[in-house]
Amino acid sequence: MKKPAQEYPVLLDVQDITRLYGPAKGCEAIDFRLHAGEVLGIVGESGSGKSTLLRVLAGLEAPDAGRVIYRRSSNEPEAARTGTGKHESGGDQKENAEAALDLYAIGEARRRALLRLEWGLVHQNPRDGLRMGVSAGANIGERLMAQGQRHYGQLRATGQAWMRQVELDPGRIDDAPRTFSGGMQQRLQIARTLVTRPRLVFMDEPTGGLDVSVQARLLDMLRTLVRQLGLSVVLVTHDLAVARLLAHRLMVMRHGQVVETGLTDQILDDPQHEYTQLLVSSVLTP
Ligand SMILES: Nc1ncnc2c1ncn2[C@@H]1O[C@H](COP(=O)(O)OP(=O)(O)OP(=O)(O)O)[C@@H](O)[C@H]1O
Repeated sequence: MKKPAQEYPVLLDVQDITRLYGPAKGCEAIDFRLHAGEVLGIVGESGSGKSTLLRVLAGLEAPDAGRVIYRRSSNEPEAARTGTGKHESGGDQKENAEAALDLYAIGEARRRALLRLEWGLVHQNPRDGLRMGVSAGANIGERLMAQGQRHYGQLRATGQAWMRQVELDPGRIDDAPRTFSGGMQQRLQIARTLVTRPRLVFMDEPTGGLDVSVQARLLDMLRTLVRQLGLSVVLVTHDLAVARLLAHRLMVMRHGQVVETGLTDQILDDPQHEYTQLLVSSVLTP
């Protein structure tokens, strides 16, 4: 994937994050910046600390040390992004005006509100991201409602449009996700997450656990959406093919630490660190 211009503003400023459950278990001294419009892939074998880091970045688990600073673009009107014409946080103009938020210095309620209103999280297992008992349409509409949209007809129309966008039959808008296949559930989770045009999206193995052919289609769709919406994404994957297709830049983790970082093509075509070389060659030689 083509590299975005690094002059875009920094969206996430990750400063020396450590979260350890034991020696080399978790993540340690992680430091990087994510620019607006950039897809950063975090790769590494199972247990290298990718998911731990993602949980810390997404505000779900406090680090032992370090800071996560979320920088909102101050010149971006909220209504233009969401189409709601309303402020997301119930008219809290002061919060919207704040350009930089220290994720673990703000209270838990505000962290949760961020995740619900400005960020998105795509889980590997769609059941973790969907409400299985309510309809597909209600799943897509929920985040819009949290942003203040109330018009039933509009919510339904948006729901159907998004179902089309993720290649689901809009005629099934009233069906519960549990009646969908795994691949369809994942597409629904993606629609539910992206419908509010989040500024920042976290994805944890979004194509994991699916059949290869289903994976390929989903990956293609994700790539299109990322481009069309100009999403900023932190993507965790152990699958280098997924990383190659989606990520502009990669961070390679091993035993909780970053061993190599760089542009995706550079890392995959000319890995410098011994561990990355092993990781890349193990994909090429089954
Ligand atoms: N809540 C927890 N309590 C104790 N240890 C944990 C906890 N969460 C993760 N770990 C340990 O931290 C290490 C890193 O786990 P993590 O899930 O972040 O790795 P990962 O790279 O995402 O692996 P996978 O791809 O298998 O999910 C592992 O050794 C794991 O057992």
